[in-house]
Amino acid sequence: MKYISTRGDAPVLGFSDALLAGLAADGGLYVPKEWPHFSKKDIRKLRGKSYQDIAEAIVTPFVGGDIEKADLRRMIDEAYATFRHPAVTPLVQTDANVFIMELFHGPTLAFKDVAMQLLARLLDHVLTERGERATIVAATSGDTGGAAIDAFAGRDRTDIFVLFPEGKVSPVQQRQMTTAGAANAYPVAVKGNFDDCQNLVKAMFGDVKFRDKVQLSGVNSINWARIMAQVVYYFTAALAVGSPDRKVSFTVPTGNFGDIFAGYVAKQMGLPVAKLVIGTNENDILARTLKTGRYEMRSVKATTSPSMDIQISSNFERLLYEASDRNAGEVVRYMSGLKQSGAFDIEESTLKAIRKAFKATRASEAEVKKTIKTVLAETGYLADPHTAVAIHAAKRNLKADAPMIVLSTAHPAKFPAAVKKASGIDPALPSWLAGLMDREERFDVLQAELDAVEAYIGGKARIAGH
Ligand SMILES: Cc1ncc(COP(=O)(O)O)c(C=O)c1O
Ligand SMILES: N[C@@H](CCOP(=O)(O)O)C(=O)O
Repeated sequence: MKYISTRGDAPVLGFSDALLAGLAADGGLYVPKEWPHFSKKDIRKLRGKSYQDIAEAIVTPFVGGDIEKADLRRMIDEAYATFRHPAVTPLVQTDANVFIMELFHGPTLAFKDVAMQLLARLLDHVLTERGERATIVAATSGDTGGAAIDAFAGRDRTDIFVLFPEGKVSPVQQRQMTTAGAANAYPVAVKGNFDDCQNLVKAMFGDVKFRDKVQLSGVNSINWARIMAQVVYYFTAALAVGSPDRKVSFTVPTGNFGDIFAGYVAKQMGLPVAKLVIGTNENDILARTLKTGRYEMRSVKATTSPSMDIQISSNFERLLYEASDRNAGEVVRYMSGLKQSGAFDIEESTLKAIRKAFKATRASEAEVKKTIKTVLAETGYLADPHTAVAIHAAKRNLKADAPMIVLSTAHPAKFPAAVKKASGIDPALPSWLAGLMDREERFDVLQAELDAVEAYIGGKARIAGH
């Protein structure tokens, strides 16, 4: 499998090189040159198989011949052995046609673990085979950071630097990053918001001298392997409710658009998907874009679903590329509009293609709070605020002809204050995280300035070859 950039001006790479590159050299995002296709017959063959078997079947065509079959299977098995549920991403039925897919049974209680546990092993494997090292940077609004530090902690070939917005992540999220105690992990509080952190990461990739000097790699969802690993659970969930013989819809709490884009990839691969519903919090740039055709940034609001307090939704670029029939020139126009004026207007045909596959619904803070309370009262299910955004959106987009699968992206104990306020319940952390809030924190604080961040990373990264 070969990978091409959404901006059309970067080298075409194989899987391992795209994995190490993270962001493409032209600032675009890598996507596979073509989508592997699964016929209904192929999908039926996956029925009754384990999560790991399905992961192997879905991931193999994307990896191509780059990694030996036995090595890939070993890494899949090891990655999902870290999950505390035998089904890895179990479904809970809450209504006749509504299912919640719990993606939070991994080590850090968020859906990021699903991809990150595999990605860390893949990266380590490729670096070891090549005898190389990498410096990993990640921007986080709370969950990617903890998942990345857990997955890369103690790995000899990588140092990991995580930029999080100071004071804008939940206390549990912060401590998952700052108390890990791994010598190769550097959490950094940035004086700014998540978009500032993400812009810094992209700017470091754009600084060729720095990128090459530290052998930069990224593990945000700009990295194709993150999306690839997330495609798997769309297949497992759909199969569990009757796919491919009935269509299934999904509602996804959305920020950086990586998770829901993985659903779109599953559809492109042949999974019969009726609708993909984008759930947004009050940072509703995607809901406004689908309605008006204009992607327009506003200032970020702090909400009870802080991981989705995002304006620049990175993976929307991958969707624009697909929906424009892979027109890199159109994508470049959009992205320079965004850089210059914070906005762009989507071409009519591209918008039509987006609206065909997606719906979008916004949840206000009051609606999120009410959803947590009423879902608990009606079904006994305790949702975290991100999941509540999606449940609110799902309810408004239910159709009798397709079951709705709502993605639950975080455990309620990651956001205890908001959950308690809405439900009266103080959700407890699982036993393996007991004591988290009492552990000593270690992190540095930096201004949101490229020079300062590059100097910090350059001074700490172990960049000499092995
Ligand atoms: C708990 C949670 N839910 C939803 C999201 C949004 O996912 P995505 O950025 O892939 O759209 C995030 C962060 O990305 C998150 O941490
Ligand atoms: N919500 C995310 C933001 C980063 O998203 P990513 O999927 O691109 O890594 C977070 O929790 O950090």
